[in-house]
Amino acid sequence: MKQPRAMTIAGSDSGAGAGIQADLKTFAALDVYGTSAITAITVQNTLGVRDVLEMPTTLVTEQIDAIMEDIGTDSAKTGMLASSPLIEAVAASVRKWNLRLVIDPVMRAKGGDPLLQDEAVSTLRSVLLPLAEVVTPNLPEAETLIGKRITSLEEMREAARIIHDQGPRHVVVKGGHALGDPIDIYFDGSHFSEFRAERIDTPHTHGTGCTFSAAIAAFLARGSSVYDAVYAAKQYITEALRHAPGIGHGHGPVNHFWLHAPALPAVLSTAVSQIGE
Ligand SMILES: Nc1ncnc2c1ncn2[C@@H]1O[C@H](COP(=O)(O)OP(=O)(O)O)[C@@H](O)[C@H]1O
Ligand SMILES: Cc1ncc(COP(=O)(O)OP(=O)(O)O)c(N)n1
Repeated sequence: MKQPRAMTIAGSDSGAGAGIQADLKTFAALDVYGTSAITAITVQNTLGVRDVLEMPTTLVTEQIDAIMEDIGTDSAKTGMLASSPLIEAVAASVRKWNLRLVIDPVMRAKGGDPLLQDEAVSTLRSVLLPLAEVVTPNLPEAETLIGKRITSLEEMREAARIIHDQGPRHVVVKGGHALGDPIDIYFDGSHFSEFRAERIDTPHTHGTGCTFSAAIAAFLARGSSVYDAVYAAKQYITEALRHAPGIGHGHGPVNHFWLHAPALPAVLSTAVSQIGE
């Protein structure tokens, strides 16, 4: 059977809790073959971002071309895009290869470090959003996209409607930054849905947005509808947070492989006994 494939176009996180590394782990955990086009290298750990090096636009274009000319993909997602020229280059590739795209409109890391230049927000809005199957802003990102504060579920719905008017076919306004149990608002252009989950009380929330959007791309690659992909991704991120391993001295990563944990000892003991034979 052909394995589903998904591509991440995003920044590298040396601490591996967010960015390309989180996306590839999510794809692997969901049995999807992951490929990557790196837009920037961040010097980062669970305490914050120390430095950023943007890739030349041609190198990003060439990475996507190399993947598509050989391996192909069933879906793609974007994360950190850093600047207007990188957004323009990625948009050209999305159009060239007709990629089925999930956009996580990454603007800042949890600690507040910028991952997108302020002047690039309008390029993101006008050039990339219209190419999206799904866009997944958190509350501060949704506020930036619509230019208004969001303080209630009703305002999250209004934000989803305004962002939908900017071009994406589906919008998920994520409620992780609000108080209480996180409620994500989904809008498909005519109907709203609410995806609710219990709030996991943990400091280890690094890379939640990357992981959530990568899971949506993975479920799309596996053939789910957009609604089902968002529903499944919500279950996946909730359990990944619940099983966070507590790595590092700050906001640690989630557990991308929580689905596999119970099976691991049995698989390993079988492998070890086979090696011994
Ligand atoms: N503490 C938490 N417990 C359960 N779900 C959470 C928690 N924090 C975030 N989420 C969920 O994780 C996903 C990513 O959300 P969010 O943290 O808002 O995005 P970002 O990482 O982009 O800031 C959303 O589905 C959100 O509801
Ligand atoms: C390289 C890189 N890309 C994206 C992010 C932001 O990830 P996100 O999932 O929004 O998680 P937090 O930054 O909120 O923990 C990042 N930090 N680095």
